[in-house]
Amino acid sequence: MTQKLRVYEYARNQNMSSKEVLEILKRLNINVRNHMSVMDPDMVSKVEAYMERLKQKAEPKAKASPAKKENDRKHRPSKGQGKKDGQKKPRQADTPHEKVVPSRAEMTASDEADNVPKKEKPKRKKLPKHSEDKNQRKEQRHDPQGNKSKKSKQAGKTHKPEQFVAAEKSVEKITVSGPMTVGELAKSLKKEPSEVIKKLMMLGIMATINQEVDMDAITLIAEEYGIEVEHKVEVDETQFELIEEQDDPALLKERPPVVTVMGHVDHGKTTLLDTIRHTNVTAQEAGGITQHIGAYQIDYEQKKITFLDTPGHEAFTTMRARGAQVTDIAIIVVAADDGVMPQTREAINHAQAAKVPIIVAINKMDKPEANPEKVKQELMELNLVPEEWGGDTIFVPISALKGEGLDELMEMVLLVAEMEELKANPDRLATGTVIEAELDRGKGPVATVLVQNGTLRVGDPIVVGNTYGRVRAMTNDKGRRIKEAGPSTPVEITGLQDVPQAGDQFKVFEDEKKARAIGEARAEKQKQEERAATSRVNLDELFQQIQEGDIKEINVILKADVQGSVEALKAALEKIDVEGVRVKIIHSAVGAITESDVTLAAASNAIVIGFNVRPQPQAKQLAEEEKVDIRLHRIIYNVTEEIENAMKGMLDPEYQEKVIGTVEVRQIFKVSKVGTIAGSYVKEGKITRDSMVRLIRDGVVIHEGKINALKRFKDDVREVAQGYECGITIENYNDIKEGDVIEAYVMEEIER
Ligand SMILES: Nc1nc2c(ncn2[C@@H]2O[C@H](COP(=O)(O)OP(=O)(O)OP(=O)(O)O)[C@@H](O)[C@H]2O)c(=O)[nH]1
Repeated sequence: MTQKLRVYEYARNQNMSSKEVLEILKRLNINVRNHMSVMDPDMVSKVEAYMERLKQKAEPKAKASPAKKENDRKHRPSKGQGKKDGQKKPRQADTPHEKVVPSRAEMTASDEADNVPKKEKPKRKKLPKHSEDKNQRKEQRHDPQGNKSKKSKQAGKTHKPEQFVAAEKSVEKITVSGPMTVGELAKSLKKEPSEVIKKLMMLGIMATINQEVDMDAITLIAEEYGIEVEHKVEVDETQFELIEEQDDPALLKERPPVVTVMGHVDHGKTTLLDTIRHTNVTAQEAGGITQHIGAYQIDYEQKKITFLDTPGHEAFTTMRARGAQVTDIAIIVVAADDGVMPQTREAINHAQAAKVPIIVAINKMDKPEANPEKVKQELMELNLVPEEWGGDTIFVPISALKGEGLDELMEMVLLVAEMEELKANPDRLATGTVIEAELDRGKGPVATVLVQNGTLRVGDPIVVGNTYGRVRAMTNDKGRRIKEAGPSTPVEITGLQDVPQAGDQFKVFEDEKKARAIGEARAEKQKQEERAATSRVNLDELFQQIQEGDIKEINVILKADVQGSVEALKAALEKIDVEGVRVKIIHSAVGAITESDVTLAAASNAIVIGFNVRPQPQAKQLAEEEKVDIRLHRIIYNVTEEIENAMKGMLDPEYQEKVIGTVEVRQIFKVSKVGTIAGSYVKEGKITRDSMVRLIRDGVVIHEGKINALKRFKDDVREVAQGYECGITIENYNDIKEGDVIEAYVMEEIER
């Protein structure tokens, strides 16, 4: 078998990044799709010729004498010698293994270099200016961000003295955002605390150095000194998730990718995560106790990869519903002997809705019945097309059980990470997200957090979700106490006042007082918000939201009893277009409406449509909590009509169904002439003689109709309440089974 050379492999051989090689190919007008594309020998030689040309262009810039250049050329083909020679040579690219063409900026600089020497020569005598020019160019050539970093360095230099001068001057104005202690006030006024205490006493305020004084007192004291007080309107730091702090690009450093593994039940997620974890434990760590903290980090070829170890696809549902995006890459595990299953689809939809790149791991390749081609075929229908069939999805065949193919999988993860250019600034106060949290009897609230930017340190004052504290201890995934954790590192922390929730975001503040104030303000706000209903997309308000321009697309999650209905509904809904606003089906499947559907809906601001299916009880409850709009129908036309009318602002149903009770069928009696009597128990609400009923089996509506008779013992009754047993017959329907659920509902007029 001939080995195909892919862009990323070539890049790696050349010690370049895939981006660089792609950039060169683009400049050579060679059309390749991406880093997975195969490079034929002709392409390789063109790229090499290009690099050679670049080097030659760059060469006259160096002060090498013609003799020396000749010397260099002779040596170039040999890698080993090239290195040795490098010491004697001027600093410039010499072998293809050095970074010759790191970026467009650099390439432009190098291209321009073509003209430079000719123009430059006559100018040689103007030394000062010339040398500056040259330095700048050099900087540009060797570091793509050279200009910027240089600027920022210079800025840094000039800034410091300025600040210093300001500190020496007496204070003319102070900025105050709230009460402060006498000590803090004295410090900001640049006065002795004793002096401030005396002045306060004269104002009739007895305060010690650590006591807080209010804004009025602060203003009076400042006035005494002739110092102006500026009341700072604080940026609402309580909503820190919404504040996007821009980092200076020069300060950004590469960070490890954060990977989530998803897939259908039993396809091997847990096995894969375990095998990765165990095969990548370094010798010195092997002795340590590996503890479960919901995430772990491995080292692979001198790079780190963080894996979220949360069950199912929580990282995408619960966390996204809380506004957190933690995953950089999703590995979708599909068993080669089973193929694409409902949860595979669901996982893909989750990853796509979150716009996270997907790598497919075809697992259980060791099994004789493994059929990877079938998996690829099935995934193609979901728009995940392997590279060899012209797509750009990475497929890696593996055996999680035997640990086969995992190296390639890790390599692909790093490759995607490289393409995504994941970066963070380690030199700032940390921010990130809670992965898991619980109350530990001994340690108090314990939270596993993922640091996403900055560095988290022991002792840091921190706000986490609606609670706060000071990081008392930090433990890494190997169970070791650590003092600091940089970007993409998962750590367990203690020291919080309360237990936060998975998906909560955290932020470190400069001082504990501020962290406390913000934490408390957030807790209070949450309480208020819980009282007021949150607004998710709601069909009744859809028109208004469209009018206000808030909505361009209506996200819909579609659940139906059979695949045929799913397809028909999808087609019908996608056809709807009301003044440019369209319906987007973000997930569709056969079966009851599950909790996961509701969380996805909450995270994506979607409406759930159930066609001949019902929500599971937990899903129903969650939908109420999360204010997710679930619409249940049994006629396709009604579904499209309802959505269309809502979009046009014409949603005006006169009646609305109201479920009044849920009844469980516990025993079946077949009586000739009467038919099937369902011996039932009212689990929730009540059932009335005149209510309509829906017969549900495994979450699917199998019949809808009227009650024929409702009895307690032998007597006909008008209604039966929760906790009581009864006998029910349904008009013209006998196929009732034990375990069925009867939903009783009435049609209610809607108040306008
Ligand atoms: N032959 C073979 N069996 C595997 C492989 N990977 C996993 N299994 C087996 O498949 C079964 C399910 O694997 P799990 O790792 O528990 O699957 P999962 O996707 O985590 O399942 P849930 O946690 O239930 O969602 C176990 O019996 C594994 O031993 C594999 O590569 N080859």
